[in-house]
Amino acid sequence: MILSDADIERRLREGDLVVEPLDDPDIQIQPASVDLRLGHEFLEFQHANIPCIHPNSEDEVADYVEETTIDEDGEYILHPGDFVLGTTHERVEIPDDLIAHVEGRSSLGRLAIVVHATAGLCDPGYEGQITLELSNLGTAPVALTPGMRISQLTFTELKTPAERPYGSERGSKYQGQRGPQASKIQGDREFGGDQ
Ligand SMILES: Nc1ccn([C@H]2C[C@H](O)[C@@H](COP(=O)(O)OP(=O)(O)OP(=O)(O)O)O2)c(=O)n1
Repeated sequence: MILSDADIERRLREGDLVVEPLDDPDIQIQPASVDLRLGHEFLEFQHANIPCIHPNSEDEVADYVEETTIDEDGEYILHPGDFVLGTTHERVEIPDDLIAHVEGRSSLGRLAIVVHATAGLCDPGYEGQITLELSNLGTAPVALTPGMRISQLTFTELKTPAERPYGSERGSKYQGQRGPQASKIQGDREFGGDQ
């Protein structure tokens, strides 16, 4: 079951679902989703310094990215073909009986802005800000301003709460993340391994 605005408001009131700061619920809470705003920090890949990323190697992907912070009234220009990691302004706490999906907003989609390249799932138990995989599939540069409503979260109720929610086990690499975080794929647990 997907939560409606009334369900979302009830879960927020009960306090096990957290989206904060929710400065203007009347605007942010949509019929079946919550709009999230763009934060100030961005992680850009340093194309010139990357020969090739090998996800299975020991190389830290974080070594290949550089953080840029945009001022309060500044803007980040996303050029056609660019890919950058951004963050939601809000942090979320997802209870053990919900999953959340990060979705784009239609108004930005119509400008060819995509907010998640592939990964759009927030696990039951996840706590933190959400890293956005921003790209521009269009032909014109688009100015993104921190604070703008960039994405929306929908919530789906699980049949039974997760037995091993995110954060309860080793390998929950992004639990508690603040700001955009580069891939930590080197921290993947191997089958039969003890990482
Ligand atoms: N666009 C997204 C999607 C997810 N997440 C957060 C919430 C998720 O609960 C967490 C982990 O996401 P995945 O399970 O998709 O990622 P991995 O499988 O790579 O990580 P892990 O091995 O830690 O499960 O990352 C995020 O910040 N930004």
